[in-house]
Amino acid sequence: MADERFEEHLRHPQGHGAIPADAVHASAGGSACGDLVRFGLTLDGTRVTAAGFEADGCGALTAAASAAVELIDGAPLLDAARIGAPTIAAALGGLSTGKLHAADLVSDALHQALGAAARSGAALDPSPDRTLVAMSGGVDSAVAALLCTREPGAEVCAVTLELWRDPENDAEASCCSASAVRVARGLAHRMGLPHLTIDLRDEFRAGVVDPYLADHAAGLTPNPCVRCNGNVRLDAMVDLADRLGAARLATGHYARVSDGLLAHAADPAKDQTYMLAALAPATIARLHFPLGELTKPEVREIAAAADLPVARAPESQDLCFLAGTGKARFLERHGRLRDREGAIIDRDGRELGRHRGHHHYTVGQRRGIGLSAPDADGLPEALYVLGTDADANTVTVGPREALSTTRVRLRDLTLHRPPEDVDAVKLRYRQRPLAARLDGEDVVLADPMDGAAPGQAAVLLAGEHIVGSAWIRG
Ligand SMILES: Nc1ncnc2c1ncn2[C@@H]1O[C@H](COP(=O)(O)OP(=O)(O)OP(=O)(O)O)[C@@H](O)[C@H]1O
Repeated sequence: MADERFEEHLRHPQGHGAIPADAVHASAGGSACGDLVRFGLTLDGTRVTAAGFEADGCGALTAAASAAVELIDGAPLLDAARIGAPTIAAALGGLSTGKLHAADLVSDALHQALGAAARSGAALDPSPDRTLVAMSGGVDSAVAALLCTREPGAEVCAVTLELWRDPENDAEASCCSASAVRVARGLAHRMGLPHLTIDLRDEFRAGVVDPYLADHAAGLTPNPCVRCNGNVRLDAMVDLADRLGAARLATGHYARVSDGLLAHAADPAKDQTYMLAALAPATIARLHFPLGELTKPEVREIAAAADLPVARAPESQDLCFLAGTGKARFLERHGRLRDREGAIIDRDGRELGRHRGHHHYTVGQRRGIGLSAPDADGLPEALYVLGTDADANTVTVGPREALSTTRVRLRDLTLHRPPEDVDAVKLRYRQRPLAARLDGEDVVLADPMDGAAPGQAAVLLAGEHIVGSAWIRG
């Protein structure tokens, strides 16, 4: 027999069909699971002033949404952001495992509505002790959040961005499964933190995925993570931090800040400054990297000691939006970049073989060419991609020595220190710094390297500091 609180919410649902006219709203669920809830609320800057919902599905969905309306009506924004599925279920006298799904969906919609309302209308008094922490649902950001909570006097609030949803390749995005957003929210609530969800899918598509597709079409080797960190997600979260009166934005990146610049993380194997190099100094000034002095095993130990369920979560390997799908399939589905046969040529333009589309090849690549050429002694010599031409759809190959260069041309150079301070460069994410100097818009390497791929970021260093960034020119 259902608890009488459940029955009461079912009989007299609070806010049912009463989404305020000026409300910010969000939906969760959909055709895949048969339950759909739309939640709307208004905010007066710091407090929820009204809330309502529409539900299409089982009775538990209506009861859960009604309980959520009752819980948040009039509540301060950050208190409302502490309400998750367990609180909603408790307000209904407990829910069976089957019905918990309803509380999860309501919580998904509620937190997105809270995030959207906060983004456009929150105005909390600034506090030097308040930190907004960016939680992805992974172990690094969970430990970053935990370390923030351990600072004396700290007030911590968490945010998760929804960046991408693709029914084909993201099983997690099914409305019936635990998505990364839900995992992050569960972790935040477990630590007693308010949590907001921000739907940043349009900005991510426009600022990261579209340029990634366009770069491939133009024959470049893009690095979407540099764009994402530099122009999309951190900027959005710093804006939210302003709205929430938070002095800092903490993330789980392995990086440090010193003298107002990014500096290498203590763990060179995990250093992520390359991905952050396009950040503006004003953004860097707001960032806090609790993991900057730690190694990954130390982070996992902290997570295990605190019994965080993500302590042993696997490392993310791929670009987030490629998870579960191949790059070729992604380029075809989202960028209409289909296989298109063309010529593999040598440096003199002689055709050596055929390829299946220039966009499958990257400067420096050896595998997948399927050709070798005889060397001076007539022995087969491996061939490397020297360049691609998107217009002619050709791939130029040659021996490894032909890749060797000491001068790399850059574009869109941004520097935060005088050019003569630059003493090294990184031309790929997992590359050790190469001794170098700037010469106008070119970088000149002290020792030759094998081919820099046009489209990748060039990160300019002065000692351990990141002093600028640019794109490698085609
Ligand atoms: N969707 C997201 N929402 C909020 N913050 C995010 C999101 N994705 C990444 N971040 C932040 O950026 C940091 C670095 O992201 P990255 O994608 O490199 O993840 P990671 O190193 O695997 O970290 P984690 O273990 O926290 O997932 C994260 O630790 C987190 O603070």
